Amino acid sequence: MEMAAAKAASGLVLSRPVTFVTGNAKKLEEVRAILGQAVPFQSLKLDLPELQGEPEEISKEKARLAAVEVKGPVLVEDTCLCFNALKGLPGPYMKISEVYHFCMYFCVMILAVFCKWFLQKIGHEGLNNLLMAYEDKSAYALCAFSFALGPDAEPITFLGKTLGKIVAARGPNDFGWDPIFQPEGYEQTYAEMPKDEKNKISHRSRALDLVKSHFAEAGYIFETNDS
Ligand SMILES: O=P(O)(O)OP(=O)(O)OP(=O)(O)OC[C@H]1O[C@@H](n2cnc3c(O)ncnc32)[C@H](O)[C@@H]1O
Ligand SMILES: [Mg+2]
Repeated sequence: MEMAAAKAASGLVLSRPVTFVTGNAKKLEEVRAILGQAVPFQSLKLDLPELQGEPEEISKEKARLAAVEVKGPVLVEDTCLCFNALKGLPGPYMKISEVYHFCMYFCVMILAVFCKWFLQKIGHEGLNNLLMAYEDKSAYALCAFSFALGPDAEPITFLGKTLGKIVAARGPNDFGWDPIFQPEGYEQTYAEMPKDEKNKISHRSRALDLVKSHFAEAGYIFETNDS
């Protein structure tokens, strides 16, 4: 069998490396550290519009838009910080306290969708204040990676979740809400942890473990100029 045919028989041949599209340099840093050589990728700084919906849907839609821009295989990611205290929707007959609860729930749904904007506007203290009325400070970080082979392919999504709680800000303030998120079983916030420690247990690394498994199973072959 010819070399090219042999390669094609063992896995899907991609004419170029995956493009990881993000406008966030810190995210890119972590993705590089976690993926290593497991998935050959290049990065492209592009601020993609994020449509309203569940993180999985936002991420899928970002992948569709990115694949059209890049005209090739793309990987994108959407992350959100979710507060458990504000999860349950009130039933149809709301009491006064439930009206408050509903308003808070509404605020946090907006927060999840416009997290970047919200964080810029109200800061870490503001995010803490949102939970002031609740005893339950538990939260989780949810990460949704989506991979699309190209503009005509349906993206595949990989989710990663890390449980924790919201605390007063501690640690360096160089990546989003890291200073106010303390993962379960740890005394440090994400921001206080050494980077490689965060990268072992983070929402991002859990989602990327699934991405790595997918690439290992699919056996994609990346064509290079010399192949
Ligand atoms: O271009 P993209 O990849 O979308 O980059 P972004 O900065 O818009 O990222 P998201 O929409 O996924 O994230 C929304 C917010 O959450 C923040 N964020 C994402 N991952 C984080 C992490 O691991 N730790 C702390 N903050 C994070 C990020 O800085 C934004 O303020
Ligand atoms: Mg974004």
